[in-house]
Amino acid sequence: MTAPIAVSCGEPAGVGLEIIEKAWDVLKNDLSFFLIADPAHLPASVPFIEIQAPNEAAEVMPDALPVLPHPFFGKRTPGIPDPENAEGVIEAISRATDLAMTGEASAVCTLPIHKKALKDGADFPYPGHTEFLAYLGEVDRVVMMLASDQLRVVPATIHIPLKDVPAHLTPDLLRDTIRITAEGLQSQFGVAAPRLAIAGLNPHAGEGGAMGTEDADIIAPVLEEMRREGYDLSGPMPADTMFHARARAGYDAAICAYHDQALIPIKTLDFDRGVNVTLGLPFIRTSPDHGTAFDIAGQGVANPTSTIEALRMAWHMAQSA
Ligand SMILES: NC(=O)C1=CN([C@@H]2O[C@H](COP(=O)(O)OP(=O)(O)OC[C@H]3O[C@@H](n4cnc5c(N)ncnc54)[C@H](O)[C@@H]3O)[C@@H](O)[C@H]2O)C=CC1
Ligand SMILES: NCC(=O)COP(=O)(O)O
Repeated sequence: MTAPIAVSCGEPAGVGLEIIEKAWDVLKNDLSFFLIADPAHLPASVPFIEIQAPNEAAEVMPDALPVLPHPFFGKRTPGIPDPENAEGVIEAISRATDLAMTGEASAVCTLPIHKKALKDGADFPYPGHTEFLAYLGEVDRVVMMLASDQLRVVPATIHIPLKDVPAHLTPDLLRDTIRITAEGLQSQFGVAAPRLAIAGLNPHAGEGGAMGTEDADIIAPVLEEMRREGYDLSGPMPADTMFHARARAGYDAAICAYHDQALIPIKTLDFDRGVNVTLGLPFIRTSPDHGTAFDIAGQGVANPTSTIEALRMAWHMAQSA
């Protein structure tokens, strides 16, 4: 039997606890998961049952949201993060990861964190889950992929300022990103022979050096080298013309130079159904593609579809592992 998915609660002031309740209601007869959270934070509307261990989740799931209790120091006020809760948010992610590493959970699904709230409240040194999970999973390099039925994108550089992107876009980073993406498509998405499109950094992919040199000097040589190793790679491609429908039919994932180059197309095409998946970890991790949405937290209007898709994807990957 597939072990349940461990869901970390994320920022209690965000929409995570609302959407996990809605996700539970949709998925309660299809798969099993448990939420690591402070029961005192759960909205009054949530029918939940506290469990003591992950293996109790499957039995509880059809009747109530299974919650593995994790006490926090602060209260929950929708829209207003309490710095006292920052430690608890981080610990919930670590606990979910530990359970996935021991096999008590089949996967980790993370609800959104507020990065600045964690930095302010707990001096969290990581810019996001992705980098923290790489540390917990003891791997040097992971890949962030955002995936939906319409598009899969990978930002090669992730949570760094735009001005630092050219210096971070090294041949080593590109090689690792291509390799991990291709392996992840094969092992986690069932794509036997992955076709990857690699975006250029500059307008028109540099246009022969007229608009920047990184495309020809850094990206193209890596692609040539890796094509000789058997990878199916196109590019460096002008990023402005690689996301329309006909272009998308030509590849299984687009590797982009930086965060917004990758995330703008997928969030424009499919904000509600995009899933954030980390490739290269020793366990499965998915997440909704959106953040804490403080502006609508507590109103009950947050759309749970991305979280539902994230849980379905994690379950499917766990069953095929
Ligand atoms: N996986 C994670 O932990 C992620 C965390 N974040 C963090 O979230 C915080 C807020 O980021 P923002 O850039 O404001 O992005 P956001 O995704 O929280 O919000 C952007 C806009 O989308 C709307 N929105 C978001 N989720 C929605 C949903 N489920 N249903 C309906 N509308 C929704 C919001 O109301 C807002 O108008 C930041 O600290 C960011 O770093 C952002 C993305 C992912
Ligand atoms: N924009 C995507 C994002 O910020 C999610 O990052 P992570 O917390 O999953 O690393």
